[in-house]
Amino acid sequence: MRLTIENLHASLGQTHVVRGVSLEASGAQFIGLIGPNGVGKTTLVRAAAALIPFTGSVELDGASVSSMEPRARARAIAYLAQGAGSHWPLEVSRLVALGRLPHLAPFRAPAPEDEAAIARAMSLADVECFRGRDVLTLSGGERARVLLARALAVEAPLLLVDEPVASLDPYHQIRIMEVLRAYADEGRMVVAVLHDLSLAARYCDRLILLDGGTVKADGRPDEVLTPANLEETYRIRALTGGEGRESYVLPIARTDSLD
Ligand SMILES: Nc1ncnc2c1ncn2[C@@H]1O[C@H](COP(=O)(O)OP(=O)(O)OP(=O)(O)O)[C@@H](O)[C@H]1O
Repeated sequence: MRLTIENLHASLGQTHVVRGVSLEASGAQFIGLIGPNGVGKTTLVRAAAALIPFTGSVELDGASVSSMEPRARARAIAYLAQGAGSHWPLEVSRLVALGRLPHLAPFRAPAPEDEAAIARAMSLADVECFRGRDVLTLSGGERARVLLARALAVEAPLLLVDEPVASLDPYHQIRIMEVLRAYADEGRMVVAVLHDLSLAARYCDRLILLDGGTVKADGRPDEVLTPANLEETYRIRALTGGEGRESYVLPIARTDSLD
């Protein structure tokens, strides 16, 4: 699967948020989308999934996401929204099963392959123990894993996840990053909005650093997480080191002053 974004612009209200983003990516890649608060990461991801209006183009294997038939698009792109919640008292297993809706013919019960995908997703997100629980009774981190399971259950070639580990404990942060890594290693593409730069450095093949709605840097984690980029975009100084799965980026100071 090939994702091609060309000259994407998107506005929210009167604010021109994403200002001419172009990028190419193909399957079997785990891409981290990083950058300070408010630079347009969520807006870019939502535009890529054709959830908000934009100008420019987003194509999956040459087909425009804007003109895809909605069910085909829902099979091709799975999306986990930032801080996604649930307002309905729904049993966890039924919520995860909603991820298979784009695969089901109208009024058809889930087929064995749908049941298998649901079971796989629940196991990967470590939520089998909640299967019979009402999702509204779960803690924030538990609910986040259930919603991730729903996105995994789609088994889409492109998985877009917005801050998937933000509310998770360290064990589940590592576990979910491993799951996303494995998802990409199976030949699919994962784009994850991340604020944890150490996790981004450890698990992603490629980081795209957004600043002011444009791509400030795009490359391997060590190429992107440079002292100059961290200072110019995040206004921080960080201790960096380690290698591979043991890389770390530890913010230690601001580089601006309060006045
Ligand atoms: N309806 C709106 N009208 C005007 N501006 C908006 C609207 N909604 C969002 N914005 C602004 O658009 C900018 C981009 O928001 P977006 O959610 O894409 O940022 P982000 O990079 O994902 O940030 P974060 O890391 O904080 O989640 C922000 O500055 C936000 O305040």
